[in-house]
Amino acid sequence: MKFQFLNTAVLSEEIFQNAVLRITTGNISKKKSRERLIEEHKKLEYFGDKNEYVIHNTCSQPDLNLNQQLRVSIANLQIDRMLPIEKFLLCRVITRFTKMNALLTLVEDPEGNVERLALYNWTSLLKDKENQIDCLSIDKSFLPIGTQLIIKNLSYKVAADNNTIIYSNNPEDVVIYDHNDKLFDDLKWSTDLLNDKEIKEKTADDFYCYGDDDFVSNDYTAAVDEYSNGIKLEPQNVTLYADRAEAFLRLSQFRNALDDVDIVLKYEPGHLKAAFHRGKALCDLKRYQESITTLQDLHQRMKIITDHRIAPIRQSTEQLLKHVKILASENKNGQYDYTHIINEFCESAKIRKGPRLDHADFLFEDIEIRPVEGKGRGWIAKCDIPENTLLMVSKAFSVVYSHEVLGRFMKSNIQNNQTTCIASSLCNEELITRITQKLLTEPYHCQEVYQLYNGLNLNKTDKINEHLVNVDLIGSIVKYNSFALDNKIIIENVELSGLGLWILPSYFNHSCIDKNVAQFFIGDLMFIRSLRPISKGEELIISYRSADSSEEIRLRYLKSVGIDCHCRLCKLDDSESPEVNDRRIRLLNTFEKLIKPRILNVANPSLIKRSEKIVSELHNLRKEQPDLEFDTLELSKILAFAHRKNGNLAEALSILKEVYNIYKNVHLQIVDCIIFDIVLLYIDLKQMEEARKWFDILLKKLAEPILGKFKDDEIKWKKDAFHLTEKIFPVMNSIAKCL
Ligand SMILES: C[S@@+](CC[C@H](N)C(=O)[O-])C[C@H]1O[C@@H](n2cnc3c(N)ncnc32)[C@H](O)[C@@H]1O
Repeated sequence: MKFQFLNTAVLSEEIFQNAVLRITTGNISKKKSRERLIEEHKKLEYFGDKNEYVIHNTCSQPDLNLNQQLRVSIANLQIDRMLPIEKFLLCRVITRFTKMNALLTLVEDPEGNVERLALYNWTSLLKDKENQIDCLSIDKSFLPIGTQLIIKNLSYKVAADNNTIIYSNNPEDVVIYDHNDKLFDDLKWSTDLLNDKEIKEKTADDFYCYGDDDFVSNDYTAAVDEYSNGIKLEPQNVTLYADRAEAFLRLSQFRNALDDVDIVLKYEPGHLKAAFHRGKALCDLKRYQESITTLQDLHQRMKIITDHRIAPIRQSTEQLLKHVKILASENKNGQYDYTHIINEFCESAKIRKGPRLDHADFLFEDIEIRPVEGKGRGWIAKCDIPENTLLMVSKAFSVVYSHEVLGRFMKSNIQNNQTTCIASSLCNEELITRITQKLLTEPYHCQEVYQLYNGLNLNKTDKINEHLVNVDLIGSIVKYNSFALDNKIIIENVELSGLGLWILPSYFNHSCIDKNVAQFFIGDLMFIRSLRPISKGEELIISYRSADSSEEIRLRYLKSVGIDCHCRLCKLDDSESPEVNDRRIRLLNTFEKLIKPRILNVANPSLIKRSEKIVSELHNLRKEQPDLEFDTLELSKILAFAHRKNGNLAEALSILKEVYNIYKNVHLQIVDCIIFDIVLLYIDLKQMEEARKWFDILLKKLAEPILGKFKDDEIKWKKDAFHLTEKIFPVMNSIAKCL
């Protein structure tokens, strides 16, 4: 199911801005060094709002009558306290202003403390240039670096990104200090006094040690900074490159790591660790054959070395080589060991961070992306494709699990729509953040991401700069292409839901009812298989929204992503009169509000009768196309439940089997639940032969989308299928014991 944006402009703007703040400042609340703050602020310039704004000129500055005794420094500011009215902060601008929802910059005080400053209510959108002669535009000349400011009535807060920030809401509280005033002439700014010599006295070795300290304390970003400082001083220091490569690997910056190890190997071809890291970087860049060659070569070289100290690297090389060979085979032949992957998933799901599985992508060679009339691009079959063929396995470009943003405890308690909305908007914000972060550190991914549909209707002349990270664009791409991650495998009673971006699966178009391929998730891996035989030239289509979700929700969603769907279901919906539609809505409301809450508790015969009448009338409203009538699916299931509760097992069975026969080819999740109920009913009726038959149907329904059809070894297939399904439906195990 594709993700649905919550669809309010304000919310999406907030999501966007929060995402940006978090990208630029990291998520950790700790006092940062001056250098780190400056570096983070520089990144903000990527994201600044590009509209033209004007600043209302604050010419009418009050007379300065400031007593030096009333000056406070940044270190004296107290969180969540307004500055007392008579006090003021003297500071100077040290970075360029960026326009977000406020004007943002960094300031320092004379003592050398640095903090972020947000100025609110300074701007308005530039609509009429000619009538705005009194105003300044925000550009490089706006309050340039070095401008001294006196700020009164400020407040000091912890912002959405968990880091501190100085806020000023009223432009009149900010005075641009004129140097001619001579008021603070005696004041010495500590950064002016900072002795450049002191910095220059540091050696590459010093930076190497600082880098190692950071590395050991798992602060790989800081380690990269320190090694880079060392490299500036000694551009041929192989050790610094080798260690920086390792830090890059830990940060998943594989291209940077590869660049560094290549430099090391150029100067020192026998550097074993660098060769090992080269194999690792190539593997992570999905260049499996090159990785295998590098590691095999390293392995050969190590055979003739007798020094026992290389034992750990020899062992790691052997392990990595074995792993890369598995990935290469997955990638080439689409051969995945599902049992192993599911076990890996279950293991990694236990750690706090959601599972990210280390497996290769696969693409069936006889499908391709081509233009599709009225839909942009889509996947097309280049040859006839049999049912249940594995077409694609795709690892998420980026994924966010709900519990990573909500906390596992809250996640397992999500029950109502409101908390689900909070989860989805937080996941959305976090996904934009993570993708942006990834593109900032690995800009070579921009091209594949920016080629995805963005809904922005850009002119040909508005060419997207593929070298610039554009968070607006990323937000739109996430809106149209992200998939809700519904891992059907349940671990410790927690369903792992979330949101992610998968590159190649993003080219599948949608149909509400006639999908011919379906996706299945294990962790962040998406598996896609054909649901039926597909002919050469046919488009491969998934369903962004399940056909049995309410018509209103389905249509609202399709509209939000600009899809004018012409599937059989949408055509039928369109052709029905408003009266028929109203009648259906009324019947469903009656059931939902008046019958369902009661019948689930007490299956009284009059409620059963009323439900039967509603089901029958709903059937009638679509009697010409019974296979497109989805409204009674849940109702029938509840009705069968009520009959079963009353001991009328035969009636319950008859209702469920009728539903199954109508919908068995439609691929809806609720159909699996119906089969499950049928198995239970046969067990209740002690008809074990039938129960086993239906259990096998369920096993196939659940396992085939991922394992494919069994080919030759039915016993092995069934064993794997059972292993898989007992993870999806833990109760399968206890049922199997009854059979
Ligand atoms: C995830 S993208 C699918 C790939 C897209 N067609 C492309 O060219 O990249 C989703 C967008 O494709 C288009 N699309 C998907 N299914 C469609 C359909 N059934 N009818 C019309 N447009 C569709 C819509 O513009 C939708 O927002």
